[in-house]
Amino acid sequence: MGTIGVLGLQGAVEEHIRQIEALNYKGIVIKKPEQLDIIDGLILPGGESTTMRKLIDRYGFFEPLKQFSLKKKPIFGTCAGMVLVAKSLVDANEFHLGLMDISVKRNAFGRQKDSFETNLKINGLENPYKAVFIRAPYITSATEEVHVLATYDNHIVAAKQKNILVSAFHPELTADKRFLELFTQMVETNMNQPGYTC
Ligand SMILES: NC(=O)CC[C@H](N)C(=O)O
Repeated sequence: MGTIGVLGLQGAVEEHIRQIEALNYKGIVIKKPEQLDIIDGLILPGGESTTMRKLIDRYGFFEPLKQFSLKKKPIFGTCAGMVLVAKSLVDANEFHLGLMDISVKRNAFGRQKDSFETNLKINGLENPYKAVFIRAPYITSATEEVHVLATYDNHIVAAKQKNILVSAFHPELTADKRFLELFTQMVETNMNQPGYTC
């Protein structure tokens, strides 16, 4: 059984922990960089990306998070977490962690659709998935290495590149655990690599 951490600086942390545990993984809230050494996968939750970035710097998480990704450990960025991993941000000069070859627009769905639910077709899931969007970003462009998993209104809202999975929506707010399972499968596959050490 693997251990999945949720970056616990700000945002929707406990909801993720409950879902992780419902899938029989150990879930821990990550408050210190050293804790990254004892987990097999990491979730960057929804919240406010600018605030989260400030706290990442304040608590010395910036380099350790980059190292975590360099070790090819799976990372799942939801909503603000997707903003944090992007290599480029529309309407901003600087990106944050720059781990994934995507360009992301923050609060992209505008006022009318500030928050909404919709049934999405997601690659790899057989039946539609009810996705909850809250002041959500979307991906405006991605390189060929990025696999698009879902679109809404012609915009990319879920994608994967190597060890990084992102969603513009909040899987922790629905009872349907299938999207999180896409992530636990990545964690499982990585743990089964020969010579894997946490
Ligand atoms: N629900 C969310 O995580 C919103 C993300 C937020 N709009 C941001 O850009 O950080």
